[in-house]
Amino acid sequence: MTGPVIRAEGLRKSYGDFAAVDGIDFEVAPGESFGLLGPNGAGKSTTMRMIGGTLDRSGGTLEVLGMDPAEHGPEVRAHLGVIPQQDNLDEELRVRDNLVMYGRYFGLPRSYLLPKAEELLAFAQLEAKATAKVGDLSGGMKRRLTIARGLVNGPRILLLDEPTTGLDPQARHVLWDRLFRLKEAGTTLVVTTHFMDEAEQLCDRLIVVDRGRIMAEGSPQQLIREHSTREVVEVRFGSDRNAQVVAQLDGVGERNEVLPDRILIYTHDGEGALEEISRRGLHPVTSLVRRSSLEDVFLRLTGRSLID
Ligand SMILES: Nc1ncnc2c1ncn2[C@@H]1O[C@H](COP(=O)(O)OP(=O)(O)OP(=O)(O)O)[C@@H](O)[C@H]1O
Repeated sequence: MTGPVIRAEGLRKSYGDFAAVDGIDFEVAPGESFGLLGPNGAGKSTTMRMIGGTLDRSGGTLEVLGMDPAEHGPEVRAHLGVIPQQDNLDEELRVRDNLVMYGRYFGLPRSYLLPKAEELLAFAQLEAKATAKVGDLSGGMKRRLTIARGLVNGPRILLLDEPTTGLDPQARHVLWDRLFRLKEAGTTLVVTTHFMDEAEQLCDRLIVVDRGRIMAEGSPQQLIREHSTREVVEVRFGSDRNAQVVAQLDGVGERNEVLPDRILIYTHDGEGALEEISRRGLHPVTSLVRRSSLEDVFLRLTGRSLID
């Protein structure tokens, strides 16, 4: 297949008068790692469920591998791996049996499933836990098992809804590494996330969504280049002083944003901006220079932060 594996045009989902997904257009190419980045309630899970054929759309067109998931749910799902936001592993079963039993739901034969389960245990780095109870696994291990289970049917597209929410930093890195390997092996990944670092790590291209609409589209680097400066200086003057001091920072960078706890100064030269602040006789309690991120892009586009 050379065309897109997913194509949405004017895709919409309404609940009464409320549009959870409000007419969005996007395409996902084969082998691409595509992201939907947006805050809670942006409409990401709703979009994923329409792709997976478990939620009917209210309008627009949607094609997954050339088929309409609303009409060809089982055929579409045979080629998808779906990783929901919450792990829904079978706690009664051991680790390996979770893989084998899930494969049975797809009608896959034991002769395929037994070696496949071993391959997936190795992929998920869970060989040593093959006979452990699911309840005895750490959060990161459960998440890796859920992903391994979603791969049991050898899907062409893996849908991952908030894959690392609730995991500690080390467990997130292990998981990103596993997903990177899948991508290298040619699996198309569609990832929803409200973590800008996850979007930057995993996605070749992404749409920034807010309130059911697409605010911007591009690679993480393109989006940062188009909507932010190279560096950001974060200064704190104490929460009650930030709003007063900001007027004195006019012209230090290209623009400033005042957040409840700090001021962000957007500039191409962070160290130079810090020197200018000091020349103006201002002494922040803390200051740091960092590079711009997708969080800055989101703030620029919506005036709000990705994390509530
Ligand atoms: N069955 C429903 N009835 C009414 N409103 C709904 C329903 N399901 C979702 N919504 C609303 O649709 C909006 C989008 O929800 P969705 O779960 O897609 O957001 P999200 O971007 O995935 O965020 P999260 O990460 O919190 O799930 C939210 O405002 C949500 O409250």
